[in-house]
Amino acid sequence: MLDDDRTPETDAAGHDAHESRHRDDDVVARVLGHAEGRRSATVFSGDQAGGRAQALQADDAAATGTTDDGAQFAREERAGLRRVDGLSTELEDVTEVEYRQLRLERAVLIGVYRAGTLEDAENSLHELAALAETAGAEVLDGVLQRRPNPDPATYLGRGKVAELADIVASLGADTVVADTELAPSQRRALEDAVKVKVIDRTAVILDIFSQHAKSREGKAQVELAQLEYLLPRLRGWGQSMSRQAGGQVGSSGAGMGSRGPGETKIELDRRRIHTRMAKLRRQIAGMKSARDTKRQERERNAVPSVAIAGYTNAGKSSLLNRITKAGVLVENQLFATLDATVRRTETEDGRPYTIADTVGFVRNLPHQLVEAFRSTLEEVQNADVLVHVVDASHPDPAAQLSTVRDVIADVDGRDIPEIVAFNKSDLVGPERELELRALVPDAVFVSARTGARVEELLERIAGTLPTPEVELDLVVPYSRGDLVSYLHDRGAVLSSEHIADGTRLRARVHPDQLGLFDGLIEHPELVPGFEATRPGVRRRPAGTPRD
Ligand SMILES: Nc1nc2c(ncn2[C@@H]2O[C@H](COP(=O)(O)OP(=O)(O)OP(=O)(O)O)[C@@H](O)[C@H]2O)c(=O)[nH]1
Ligand SMILES: [Mg+2]
Repeated sequence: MLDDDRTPETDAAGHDAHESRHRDDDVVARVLGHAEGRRSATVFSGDQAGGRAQALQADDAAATGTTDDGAQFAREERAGLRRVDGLSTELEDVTEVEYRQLRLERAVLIGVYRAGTLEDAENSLHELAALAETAGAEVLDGVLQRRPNPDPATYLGRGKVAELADIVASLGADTVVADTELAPSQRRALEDAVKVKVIDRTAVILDIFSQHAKSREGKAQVELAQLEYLLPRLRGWGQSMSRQAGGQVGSSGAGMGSRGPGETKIELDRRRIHTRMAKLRRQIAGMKSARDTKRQERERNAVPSVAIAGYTNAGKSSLLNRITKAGVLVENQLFATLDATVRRTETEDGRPYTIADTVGFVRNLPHQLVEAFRSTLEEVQNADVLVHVVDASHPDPAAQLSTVRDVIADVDGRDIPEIVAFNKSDLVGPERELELRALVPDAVFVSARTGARVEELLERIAGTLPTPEVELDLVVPYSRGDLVSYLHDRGAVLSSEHIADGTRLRARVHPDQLGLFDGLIEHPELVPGFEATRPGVRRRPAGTPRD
């Protein structure tokens, strides 16, 4: 197996690596701490926590020591690692410094790119920096290596790993973040070499999601994704542990007394994780049906829906706030929004519709999260119109567009009418606008911040919305035969019967026609859009039928 690449001599004491292993423990503890904080996780609570600690300690013993201490590596090829500009941060005030000292990790980012993809890799690394900062880290540096493929053992090539160890040591970093999803064995091999905690893009995104999830459903989805991520990594610990159980007594204090439970304990943990995951899946399914009911209600009321989709930080929530004054959280952070917010609003001419804010997308969104957020993305899947928000000031809007369209296609949203809105137009000049127009000719340019051209977007939405029919019951007096024939001509009569007071009809009409039937509708309060046609609120002259 992947994890058995350590040779016995590497198990000799090496306290630095041991240290890093403890910090690694912190990450796992933090991931699970969120779950524990919710008092909902049974996986590692109570004596389980002890079990996990033992597992990690046993792993410590297995992992302590490395083939080299880093300084032994040759320093050739130093120029081969490419620094990415603009990734250093300046601490601004004391509170920030204190905060960071308390909690922030000091990270160096690493990535691998093939020939010809440097720019893309740099953008991706900048994005990883934003992700790491959102997760609460300070990014000290970022380096890229050109390689046809990542090294299967250590991600970066061997020589580069040595350079990385130097960089990490000289900057005083305590974390390395790889712009990929590392195999468990790669992560460990890297840790052994650089002697600080190594995490990957997936772990960072999962960490942000777990910090930001607010609703019960969102929390459950994130926890599920985290456990899925953890499971194969747990197996890694189990393997080194059971191997460790056979010998190495006294090699390092950490391993002592913690080797007993071995594979059995891991099996137990794994079973408990599976149980917990099954429970979460059931819970999520339950919450989904509650949401389905709500949506069906909206659909039955024939209120069409708009979903705002787009890359993370594109300004989706800002736009929703601008349109509906919803007061949705807006942050210059990635994944500020994890829960779908649905608001009701209406077109200029009084047609109601719902508009939903959704979770942002990002390149290489961990597949565990795509799966977990599939139900949240149903807002997208079931929308009548998609407003696809793209940050016009982003260095690579084309990549954002295609990432988001891929996810939309993934949730079967390909056939939904899409309005592309380039947001943050206040930040870009006319040249950029021309470029973007070439990319999407019929896009709208808006600024959620200044409100510029938001009206135009609203018009586009109004024009794209399906015009819903409203179903209603009404009794038309025999003196108004004209209305009955009007209904037959312009609406749809579902049933009719003659009663003492007149003709009782169940009919379907366009909301704009409702004004004609003022006073004749049974339970008008149940008819959506009826309010808009009442005197005083009415937007069209009374009784003007639409042609
Ligand atoms: N200059 C400018 N900044 C904007 C505009 N719209 C949004 N922003 C900023 O962009 C950042 C992200 O905005 P959000 O509305 O939170 O973006 P989002 O797409 O909802 O992001 P997530 O929920 O994290 O996926 C915030 O700092 C906003 O203030 C705009 O039109 N112009
Ligand atoms: Mg948002």
